[in-house]
Amino acid sequence: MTATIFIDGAAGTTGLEIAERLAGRPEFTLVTLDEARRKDEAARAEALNDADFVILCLPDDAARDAVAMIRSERVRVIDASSAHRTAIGWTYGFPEVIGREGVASARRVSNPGCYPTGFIGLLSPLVSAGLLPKDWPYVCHAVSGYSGGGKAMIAQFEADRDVAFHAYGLGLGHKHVPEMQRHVGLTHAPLFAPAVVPAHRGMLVEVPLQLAAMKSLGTPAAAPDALLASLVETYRDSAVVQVREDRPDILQLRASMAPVDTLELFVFGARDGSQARLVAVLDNLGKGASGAAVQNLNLMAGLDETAGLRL
Ligand SMILES: NC(=O)C1=CN([C@@H]2O[C@H](COP(=O)(O)OP(=O)(O)OC[C@H]3O[C@@H](n4cnc5c(N)ncnc54)[C@H](OP(=O)(O)O)[C@@H]3O)[C@@H](O)[C@H]2O)C=CC1
Ligand SMILES: CC(=O)N[C@@H](CCC(=O)OP(=O)(O)O)C(=O)O
Repeated sequence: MTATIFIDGAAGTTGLEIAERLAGRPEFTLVTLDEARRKDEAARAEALNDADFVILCLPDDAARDAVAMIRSERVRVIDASSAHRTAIGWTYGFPEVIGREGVASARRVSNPGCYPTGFIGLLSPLVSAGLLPKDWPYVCHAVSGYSGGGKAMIAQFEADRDVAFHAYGLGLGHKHVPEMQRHVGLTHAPLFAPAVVPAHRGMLVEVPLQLAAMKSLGTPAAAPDALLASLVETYRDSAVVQVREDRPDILQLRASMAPVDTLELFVFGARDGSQARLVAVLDNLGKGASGAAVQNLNLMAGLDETAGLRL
């Protein structure tokens, strides 16, 4: 028996990439609304209530409206937007961090944001293990490809080829900060400094650590090798989250990056162990969005979590 999947927002950047990953999978039947009906409320309401699984690839307000339109108890939801990432009654769809069983049995799953996937993937296990403090004012720098901003930002970057670096979130209070704080369990909101570069996809998320300063203030601060060993152990069973034990001199984001659903984690450490740089490399449309949605769908449908993924 196949499960029916309705992608609301299927014509958008995330929706299209989910459909690509599901194409040719006999376990699922994809329900789509044609161009004329894809924003028609009655047509959407019918599709939202008839499907076994609904995947929301919509702006936040439209995602909230879509959830309110679902009357059937049977329908299970994966929301790619940031509307429900800290909402009560929603499971945070990061199976390697919250546990696969939690996602597999959930009726409402909120996909993590692309940047938080890197930040939480790096820090959550280390803070939980007591190797790094909960109450440190962490900083997160990140660069993303422009598809991270959806159709509008793709059009903007493709129209203006002269942008070399686009720093934003300068007013602080980026919408990803609450989920970054909540799902690592931090006392203080991290200071988040995102930027966009003229590459279609891909991202690099970094958490710099002043380990010697942490220690001098009496907080836990394990050595870089111990941080790496802990990440290796945490993600030992995952084909998606890959902890890299090498320390390359350079990490590049290539403008020609092919779609990929892995999350690669690195730990760089100063020779004397006084400082470290935790770095995550991922595809904002892979583990950052569409790949994560398909992984969560696989788990919720009782299938191999990696089916259809690009690993
Ligand atoms: N892009 C990324 O890397 C990531 C995106 N996300 C999140 O996923 C969601 C989708 O993002 P993304 O695909 O990038 O955005 P896009 O703008 O590329 O796509 C959104 C789609 O939703 C459609 N839409 C908007 N309002 C409605 C509505 N009321 N009813 C039906 N369809 C509607 C849009 O229609 P139209 O085509 O007419 O504009 C568009 O096709 C967002 O919440 C985003 O924040 C999450 C992680 C990463
Ligand atoms: C480059 C860019 O604009 N990125 C988006 C985040 C993309 C993402 O993770 O999506 P959500 O909006 O669903 O969290 C931003 O900073 O708002």
